[in-house]
Amino acid sequence: MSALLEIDALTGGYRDTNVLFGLSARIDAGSVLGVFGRNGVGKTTLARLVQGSLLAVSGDIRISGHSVAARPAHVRRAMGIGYMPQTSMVFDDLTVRENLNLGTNRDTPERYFERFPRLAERLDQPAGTMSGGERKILAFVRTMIEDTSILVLDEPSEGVQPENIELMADCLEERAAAGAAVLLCEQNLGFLARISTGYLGLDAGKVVLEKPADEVSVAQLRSVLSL
Ligand SMILES: Nc1ncnc2c1ncn2[C@@H]1O[C@H](COP(=O)(O)OP(=O)(O)OP(=O)(O)O)[C@@H](O)[C@H]1O
Repeated sequence: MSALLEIDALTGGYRDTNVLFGLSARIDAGSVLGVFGRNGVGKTTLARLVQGSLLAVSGDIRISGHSVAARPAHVRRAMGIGYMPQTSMVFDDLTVRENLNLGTNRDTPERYFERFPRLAERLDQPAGTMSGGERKILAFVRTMIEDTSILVLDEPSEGVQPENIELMADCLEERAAAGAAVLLCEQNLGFLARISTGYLGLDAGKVVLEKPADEVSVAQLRSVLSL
């Protein structure tokens, strides 16, 4: 059976500089693939190639068996790919409420206000006036509520305080349990270890570790970060 998201021998990067070389992975519905590695190994590039803001040089990306490697980002979005970028993840001039109501949502934001009450307090405030961590939470909740089945998140925990990272993990677990496939690019091993069902460790644009979560020790994860 085809996975919800399949990445097949993917090579790509920026103009004439390739960053990823022949990377393959699959994520089934209900699974969280934790992608990790040192700064500059290609995590963001992978997220952008899957989301469609970068186009692959070769290889394929399939959603439920349908190739999307040549398709633009808006088509991939319509086919179910949600994306939380590492930076520029909210519209600073729009209010929190306007940011949350963009696009097509599967869920109402109110469901998340108990966990993240700061959003409810700031609904009418421009997103650009919030702190970096608060904007991350806003972008995260927006990604959670969108009508998507594949979630691509690029360092969602960066700059977020530990108790809110725990709450993010709860939200992602719920979305996965409801059938989403999650591609989670992260440096925070504690966060990754909490929710990943499998790992993809990268170094210099290539896969150096690929294992189900129950077959990997923390020491093995750390060793990838010290390559
Ligand atoms: N716009 C760009 N143009 C050219 N090269 C880029 C561009 N963005 C990133 N790169 C290069 O691509 C490589 C991989 O970068 P990428 O951002 O994918 O790494 P990363 O694993 O996400 O790093 P980090 O953990 O620091 O976010 C780096 O060598 C980087 O310099």
